[in-house]
Amino acid sequence: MTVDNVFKSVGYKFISLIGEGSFSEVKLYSSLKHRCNVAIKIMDREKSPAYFVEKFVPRELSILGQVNHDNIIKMYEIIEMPGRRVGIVMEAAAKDLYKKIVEVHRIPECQSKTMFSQMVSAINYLHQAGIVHRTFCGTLTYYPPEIIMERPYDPKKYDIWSLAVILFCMLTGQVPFNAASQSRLLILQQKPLVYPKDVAFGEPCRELFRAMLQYDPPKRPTIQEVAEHPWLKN
Ligand SMILES: Nc1ncnc2c1ncn2[C@@H]1O[C@H](COP(=O)(O)OP(=O)(O)OP(=O)(O)O)[C@@H](O)[C@H]1O
Repeated sequence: MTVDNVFKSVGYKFISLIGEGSFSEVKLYSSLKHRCNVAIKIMDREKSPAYFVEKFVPRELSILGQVNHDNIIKMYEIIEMPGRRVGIVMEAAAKDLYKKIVEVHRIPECQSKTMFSQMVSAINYLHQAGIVHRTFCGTLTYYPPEIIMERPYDPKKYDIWSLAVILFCMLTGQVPFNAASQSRLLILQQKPLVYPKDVAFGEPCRELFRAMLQYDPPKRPTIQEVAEHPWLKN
């Protein structure tokens, strides 16, 4: 029985492929039961490395099962399938942020602020629950200096750095520090941030970036402090 037929037998009708992760694919299905479209992440335990199956997947499922926040995707059910495959049925997100930035190039400040507030609210909720995100993005240019240098790190301060990088990408369509080598990236991360000349940045926004992109992790604000920052309050 194909994966799509397994899901059809329990009420999910295939619509389209959304995307692929390292060891999984995510597809869009319609659901009468949930009266909406759902995203199902399909993982094949046979084809995935042991650390992923034994550590990452149970951890991701346990976290998704515990959390309940308006800005965090909800998990509806887990479907075990023949051949050690598993389907995680989730709320379908409207659009991948990365794809949106590629499409519109820059997200206007007002809209960026609304979206960033939602991310900060979700991360604030997770940090208070003792959960950290850590893997917002996969490439080197998103990593804080302590990760590039492979030093012991505070995962909450790692999240603060990554959030700032994402906000910069939303507002400018480019990463704040761009270098091909690790050593060059570390040099740039220690210098004042360079803003593109054709985007207007007010002082509250610049101050927020200065704080969140502090090279020294303890100097970065907590997520609660970010939530209360004047740029987000106005
Ligand atoms: N609930 C969802 N709604 C809409 N799109 C989703 C949903 N979950 C994942 N996606 C999209 O599907 C793609 C693959 O996601 P997936 O979670 O499998 O991998 P990933 O987190 O991108 O990478 P990795 O497996 O390396 O952690 C991504 O482009 C992601 O945006």
